[in-house]
Amino acid sequence: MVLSPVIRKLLHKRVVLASASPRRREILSHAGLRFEVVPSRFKEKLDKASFPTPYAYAIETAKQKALEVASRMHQKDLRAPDVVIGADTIVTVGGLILEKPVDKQDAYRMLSRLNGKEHSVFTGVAIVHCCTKDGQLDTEVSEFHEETTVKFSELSEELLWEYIDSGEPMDKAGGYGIQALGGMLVEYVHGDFLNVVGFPLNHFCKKLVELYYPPRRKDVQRVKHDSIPPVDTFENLSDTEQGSSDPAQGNEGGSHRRAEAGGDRGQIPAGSQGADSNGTVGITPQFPAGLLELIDGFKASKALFTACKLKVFDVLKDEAPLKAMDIAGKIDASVCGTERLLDVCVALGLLEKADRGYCNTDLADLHLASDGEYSLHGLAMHSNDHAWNLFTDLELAVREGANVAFGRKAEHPVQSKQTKLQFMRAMHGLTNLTARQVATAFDLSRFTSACDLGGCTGALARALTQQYPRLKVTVVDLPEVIEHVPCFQPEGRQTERISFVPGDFFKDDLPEAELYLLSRILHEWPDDKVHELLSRVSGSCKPGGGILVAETVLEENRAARGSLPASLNLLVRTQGRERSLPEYRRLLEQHGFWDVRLAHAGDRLDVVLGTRASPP
Ligand SMILES: Cc1cn([C@H]2C[C@H](O)[C@@H](COP(=O)(O)OP(=O)(O)OP(=O)(O)O)O2)c(=O)[nH]c1=O
Repeated sequence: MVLSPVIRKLLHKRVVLASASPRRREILSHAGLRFEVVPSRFKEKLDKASFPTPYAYAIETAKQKALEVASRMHQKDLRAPDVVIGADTIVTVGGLILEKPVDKQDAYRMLSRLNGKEHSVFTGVAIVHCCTKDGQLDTEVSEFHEETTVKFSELSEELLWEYIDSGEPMDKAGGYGIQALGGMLVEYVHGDFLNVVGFPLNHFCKKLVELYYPPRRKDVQRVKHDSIPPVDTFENLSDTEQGSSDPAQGNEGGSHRRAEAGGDRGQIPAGSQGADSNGTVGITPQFPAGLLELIDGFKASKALFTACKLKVFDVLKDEAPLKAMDIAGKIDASVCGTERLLDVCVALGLLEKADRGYCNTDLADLHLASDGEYSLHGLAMHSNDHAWNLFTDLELAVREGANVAFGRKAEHPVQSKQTKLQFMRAMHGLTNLTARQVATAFDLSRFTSACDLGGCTGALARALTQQYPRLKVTVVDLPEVIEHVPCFQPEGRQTERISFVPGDFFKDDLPEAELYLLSRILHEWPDDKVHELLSRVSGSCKPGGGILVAETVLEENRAARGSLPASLNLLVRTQGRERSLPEYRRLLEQHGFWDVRLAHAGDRLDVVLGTRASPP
């Protein structure tokens, strides 16, 4: 849904977020903005002393981040995006600028400075409009900053270290994340909360209004620029697509006139009024663009799946730019059909089109070509060939309240032979993208052996052994899964500290280990099976050992949108469900795991760690 027409203005542009911050991505995508993410390679090393204020430093860093991405994309594609957004968040206390801690000691120094005191969080934002003139990149930069005051409670050393050991501080300015565990350290916040999290959305919208709808003289009194205009003012703005600079589309009298009959184009969309045979004037509601986007959403997914299936992104990864005719030849498809599909992919931000032909965007190169560590091609193919069919049963599954497809079409996602490898590819790509975050969500260095139950291709095991040099990991999965594991071993990187054991974790003895891992396993099963599995793990785990569960943990107010499709997926596919932290805590405690803690491991994944208590 796009509430703000000013955000909608950007929907037709190619927008790039020059940031690796998952928080910024989340804030902007929840606001309905469509954009690509191209993290900036700009080294944040400007000389702080040369700036008159801390926010001038943050703004300049944001600007350099965005400009680096604009010029890199321009060099690569000979065409820059329309808009590049850069941001930089810093914390200031007692005249010092704090950025992200480099290690735990650094995090401790930062948090000790903030302890019991008020500090400021500044985010500098740069909005860079790009165009290409005679092959040269031309940019126009708009910038602003936002300040929020945050006060920390008095915190004990023990609490500070517990927080540091959670791993949360490491990628955050000032060494804390107010949106997660760090929220517990905070006594009060004055100002924009999202500014602390990394992106001042409210100020951003105001800036866009300023840029896209410069006030007409007549409007100066009407549009208050010290606040985001109320929604119906936005609607008015969106209705005059060419902006308010056209005095012919005058709009006198204020937004309350919207309900009045009359020929004021600034208030009511053109063509929205008409007299019926009785001469009564009706008003057509505003065009529901967001809703139509939802209705059409399946077409976009299917276009992506089809382009993946036809290996369009592989072809263009090998050779680009290519004309539609050449691509059609390589994928053995009709020219007219290929051209339409390619143009849709351009509109979806997956491809770029220039005079010399089509190219992949960075996003497609990285995630939609079938090779590469972070490829989601397998997931797209699994969604196309398997999930797509299951979702046709959604209505029935909702009516019955359970996975009607479960008994009818498949016993388990990896059971059908032709989908087995595809499912493994899907899980492999997805796990590669999140494994490091899962491995570092908690400090696991105290463990020397781990057992990953249902560990599939060993992607998580690899991230764990890379992170913890003393750790050995045994991956247990069904024999028909383990049989295909060699297809997924990255060349030359197989580590001797990982072993694969074929077995069924519901039936066979579990290998001995200090830490048991269950990544995206428990949500597949109903409570009785979860109890059965946890009781087996609990029986094998020695006191002081651990259990680490990686799942999307349901939480109020958090990324609900991201987890919704997943919860329906479970409804149509398995008998399982997503669970909340209290539910996981209860389940683990019932099986003798205490000190159950939660950490976030990215946009859609959380990690729950419990410690095995001594039997009474
Ligand atoms: C204070 C605070 C910061 N942060 C985050 C926001 C930013 O992501 C990060 C500050 O570092 P930044 O350098 O601003 O951003 P980044 O390195 O994460 O991403 P990029 O440079 O690619 O844009 O700290 C929180 O998530 N919560 C908080 O409470």
